[in-house]
Order: sequence, then structure tokens, then C-alpha cells
Amino acid sequence: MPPGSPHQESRMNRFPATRDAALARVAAFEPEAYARSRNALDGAVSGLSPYLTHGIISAAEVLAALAARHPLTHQHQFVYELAWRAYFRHVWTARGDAILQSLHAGPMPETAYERGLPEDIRQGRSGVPVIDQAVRALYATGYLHNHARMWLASYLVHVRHVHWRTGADWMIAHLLDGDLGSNHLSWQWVAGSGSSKPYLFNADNVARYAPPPWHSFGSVIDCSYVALMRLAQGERTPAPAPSHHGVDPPALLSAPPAALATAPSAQAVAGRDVWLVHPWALGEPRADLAPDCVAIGWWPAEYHRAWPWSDLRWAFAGNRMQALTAACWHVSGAELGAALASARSVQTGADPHLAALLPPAVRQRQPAPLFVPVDQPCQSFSQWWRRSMHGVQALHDLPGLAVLP
Ligand SMILES: Cc1cc2nc3c(=O)[nH]c(=O)nc-3n(C[C@H](O)[C@H](O)[C@H](O)COP(=O)(O)OP(=O)(O)OC[C@H]3O[C@@H](n4cnc5c(N)ncnc54)[C@H](O)[C@@H]3O)c2cc1C
Repeated sequence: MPPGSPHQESRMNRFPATRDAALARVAAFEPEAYARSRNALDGAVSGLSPYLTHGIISAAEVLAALAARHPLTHQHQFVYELAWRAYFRHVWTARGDAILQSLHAGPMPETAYERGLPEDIRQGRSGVPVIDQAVRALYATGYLHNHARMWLASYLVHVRHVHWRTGADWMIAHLLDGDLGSNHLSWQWVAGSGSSKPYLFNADNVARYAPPPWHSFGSVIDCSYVALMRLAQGERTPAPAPSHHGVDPPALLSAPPAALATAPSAQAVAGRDVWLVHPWALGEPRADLAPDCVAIGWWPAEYHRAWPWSDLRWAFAGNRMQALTAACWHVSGAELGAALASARSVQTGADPHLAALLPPAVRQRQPAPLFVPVDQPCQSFSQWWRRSMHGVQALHDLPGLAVLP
């Protein structure tokens, strides 16, 4: 992509990596408008996911702030959407890395799906407007509306017969809110390998929820749901004629840019209490830390090697980590353990993205769950919701709200 091309200029920072920016989004959020309009691309969604994913603000803090200004019940649509996030965490905790494989068969045998991402999709030039708009928005902002994510995933898996895992790995790298639980299990939900049926959509559905440039009448998705199901089950359709004008995808980096990392120093932590800040624990330091506790940032090298990020994501997490810490180390779990060996104590916020990578001496502090934890593995969201909400009569019965000051 030549410097100064329209695509590059349109890359934008809609998500400043500060707690004030998260709080401003909460202040601007209108729960009633959300419930009415959340399915539309221009609907009143919160845009909070990058902040929630990185722990800059917690779901409980968001709900408490909203409840202070709006009549919000535990059955409000927004609470329900936050519950999806908690449910996907529940499945991830129960199944571990098994969520990276199909949980059960989808509409076609596993081997019938392609494993490579088609170049016309990667470059946003498939010739299907809804898909090309979604890809370009993803690259430009690091964010996509939920409906756009569903359309993109459904098109890739059910129309182009690309395995969901290929799409999930590609999308998560470009999202500011990329979360292995929410992302990979949402892809499985769309694919039908983590839900009872595949999610399908057609041109009428796009026209109902998206602005005119996204409308895709006359394209391969301008057909009935019966025809779409035949495609999802393996019927072939000629690939749409790709357009010539694509965009270059942003580069993906498996290590932080040099300005965001410093060499580890055992001296900096010798004899000290350490609060370890990592990409999923970028909130304010805990109130119960010792006043002279030193905050050290950690980019877990094994994770970043496996799951590269776009420059937008590095900038988002990196700016915030630098604002919170004295130094940011890009090292493996073993190297981190060695560098921290002389510290008096080390604590961090627990998160499933790196639980397996942390040195054993690091004490993991579990954030208070927003919803009542469900111990038994659940087969569906509705089963999890029934069990978690058993005995909850009002918003303030949710355990995450009860522990807030
Ligand atoms: C294919 C696909 C991939 C996705 N990948 C991710 C991901 O990597 N990270 C991620 O946080 N969400 C993911 N989602 C869920 C959802 O699309 C985003 O959470 C939502 O679009 C974020 O925008 P928002 O904060 O404005 O959402 P809002 O509608 O304002 O919702 C508020 C919060 O509720 C939670 N939430 C809402 N809808 C969902 C949902 N369907 N599943 C799980 N949580 C939800 C999120 O934490 C979100 O921030 C994915 C969905 C699909 C279909």
C-alpha cells in the first residue's frame, strides 16, 4: 500500500487506550436505545469491548455506573450480552484448548472445508459489498459491529467453505478486542460446530441492518435461506468475480515494536513487591497493593508468537501498559520467572490467555465474577443463563455488583 493511500489515511484511533475514554463511553451509553437498536450497524452499541477485553474497565463497573443513572434490571438486553462473554469464558475454562477445535460436527465434514484464506477476502475485494466493507472496517479501526462479524464469518464458512478456524485466527489478529474465548467460540457458533445450527444471512438481512454501501442485492447472498442451507451443506456456487481494487492488510507483528519493550532487569525488582501488568490486566492497580509495590509490564513471548497482533492492537495495549508501569518486558514465562526470582512477592490479575504461561511463584488474583459462577459444564448459553441466574431477582443480586465499593 503506498503511503498516504486512502486506506492508510482512514486508519483511525477510535479507541484511545485510557480509562477516561472507557468511562466516557459508559457515560454516553443509552441502555434503552441499545435494546432497540443494537442489531443495526449504526445502533447505540457501547464500543466497550476493547476496554473490557484488556481489563481497563470491568463489566461490573460498567453495570454499576449505568445502574446509577438508568433503570436497569438483571434481564436487560445489555446484561444479556455481557452474559454471552461470561458464558464463552465458562466454556473456555471447562474445555481449555479444546475450544480451538470444532466442538462437534458442523454442516459439512471437517475435511471438506478449505484451510487457506482466499486472497480476495483478505484484500477486501470479493465483489460482495457487505464482505468488502466489513474487511475494510476491520483493518481501518480494529473493531467490527457484532452483526458485521456474524456476516463475515457466515460468508467465509458457509458460502466459501473455508474452515472456521482459518477465519477465527485471521480476525482475532486484527481486532482490538480479540479474545480467544469470545472470538473462537463465536466463530464456532456461526459455523454450527458450537451451536445447534449454522448461522446464515442473505441480502435482505443486510439491507435491514446496514447502510446502502453495504447492500448486496444481486450478489451470491441474494437468495433464499433454503438455498443458503444447501450451500452450507456443500453445494458449490461459482465464486463471485472479485474486483481489482483491494486493500493491503495491515502487517501482523509477533513481538512488540521496539519502543514498547525494555530488557528485563532483576535489579529493578530485587527485594520488592511486584504487581505484574499483562495485556489482559490493564486496569488501575489494585487498592490493596503495598504503596511501594513496583508495577512491571509483561508481553508473554510464547503467546505473541502464536497469536500476532496488528499495529493498532500493539499501540492500544502498549500505550496503556506504558502508562501503568515502570518497564515492559517481552520475555517467555521461564525468562520472566528468572528475572523475578529476587522479588519479595509477585502478584497479577488472573486471565485464561496466559494462565499456563505464568511462573508458579506468581500469585494470580481472580477478579470478582460479575455473574454467579456455574461449576457444571453447560451445553448451551440458555442452560448456563438459567443456572447462573437462579435466585437472582434484581441487578444488585449479581455478585460482581455486590463487591463494588
Ligand atoms: C465472529 C465473531 C467474533 C467475535 N470476536 C470477539 C472477540 O474477539 N472479542 C469480543 O469481546 N467479542 C467478540 N465477539 C462478540 C461481539 O461481536 C463483540 O463483543 C461486540 O461486537 C463488541 O462491540 P461492543 O462492545 O460495541 O458490543 P455491545 O453490543 O455494546 O456489547 C457490550 C459487551 O457485551 C459483550 N458482548 C456483546 N455481544 C457479545 C457476543 N455475541 N459474544 C460475547 N460477548 C458479547 C462484549 O463484552 C461487549 O463489549 C465476536 C462475535 C462474532 C460473531
